[in-house]
Amino acid sequence: RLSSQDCEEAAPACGGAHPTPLAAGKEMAEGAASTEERSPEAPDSPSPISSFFSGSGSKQLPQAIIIGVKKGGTRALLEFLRVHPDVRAVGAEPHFFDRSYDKGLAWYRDLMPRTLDGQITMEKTPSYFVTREAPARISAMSKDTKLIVVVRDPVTRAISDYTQTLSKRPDIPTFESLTFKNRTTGLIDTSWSAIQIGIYAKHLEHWLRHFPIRQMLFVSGERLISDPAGELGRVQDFLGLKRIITDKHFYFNKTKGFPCLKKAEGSSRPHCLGKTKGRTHPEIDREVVRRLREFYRPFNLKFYQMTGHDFGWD
Ligand SMILES: Nc1ncnc2c1ncn2[C@@H]1O[C@H](COP(=O)(O)OS(=O)(=O)O)[C@@H](OP(=O)(O)O)[C@H]1O
Repeated sequence: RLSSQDCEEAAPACGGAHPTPLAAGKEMAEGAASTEERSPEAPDSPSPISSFFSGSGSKQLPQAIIIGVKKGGTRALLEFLRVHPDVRAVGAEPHFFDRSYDKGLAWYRDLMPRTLDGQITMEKTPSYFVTREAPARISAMSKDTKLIVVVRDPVTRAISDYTQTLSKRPDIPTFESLTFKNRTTGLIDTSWSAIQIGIYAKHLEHWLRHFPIRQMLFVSGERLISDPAGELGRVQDFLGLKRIITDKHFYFNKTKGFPCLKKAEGSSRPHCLGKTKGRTHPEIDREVVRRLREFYRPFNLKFYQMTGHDFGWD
């Protein structure tokens, strides 16, 4: 059974090989398993209400997957979606299509919660978006799978990614030194995964060889914070769900600095995401940030063009 622990703590799903070392190099700065930490908002033990129903229904392969991006706001989106009575989701990241594919679809299905007719099964594993094998593998499971990508300004995303690694390995080099192959010439190290993950247009090209764009939804990570109900409205429409999650479900928690749920799934209490979500980022040299913005600009414009959506990062 998958626990909500991260892979460093040996969750069963994380035991397999990592097939695509997408961004080799600077491994020390990547974190041993660049994945989500154990987080209280990813409960796998069913609530009393869902336990009552757990004998009924059956386990299904997911019809919709949040495939990325790392540090985009994927946990927030999944936790918000779980409020919907027609959505059932696995709490921990299964990492099936990148790390455990050899375990087979029956193993994968067994991780899923039971669902009743009309309910959608979902999971989120943000590394799928940058895994070369993932599009073909997901399409082989079902070419009708709906894919959701939460995207965020690639520069803040990179800093967020670095901040996560820094929290696990405080001795890594500075963000500034990892960014450049050669600081004097300003040549950016695109092999550093923190940088590479943000070249969204490149990754998207691989998905579009296997899925039509109408089967993909791009959620703005920024709007998920500034207007969670608005983004959730788009997601519910995309999934063919009744718009049940509305602004009435959210409140802005001033201490946390983020929107939180008035009532989480299977609970009557307010719920914010855990401490690992919404970390304070280190201050990064302005010139380095400027250079990174300049680097990402053409890729961002391409991405806006491909998705038909200006995310406003430039
Ligand atoms: N409501 C709410 N509460 C807390 N945090 C929120 C929320 N909505 C979006 N976010 C942003 O989510 C960022 C983490 O993204 P992910 O969950 O995709 O990270 S991970 O890849 O699964 O580790 C996290 O990044 P950091 O701020 O860098 O910690 C948050 O900015």
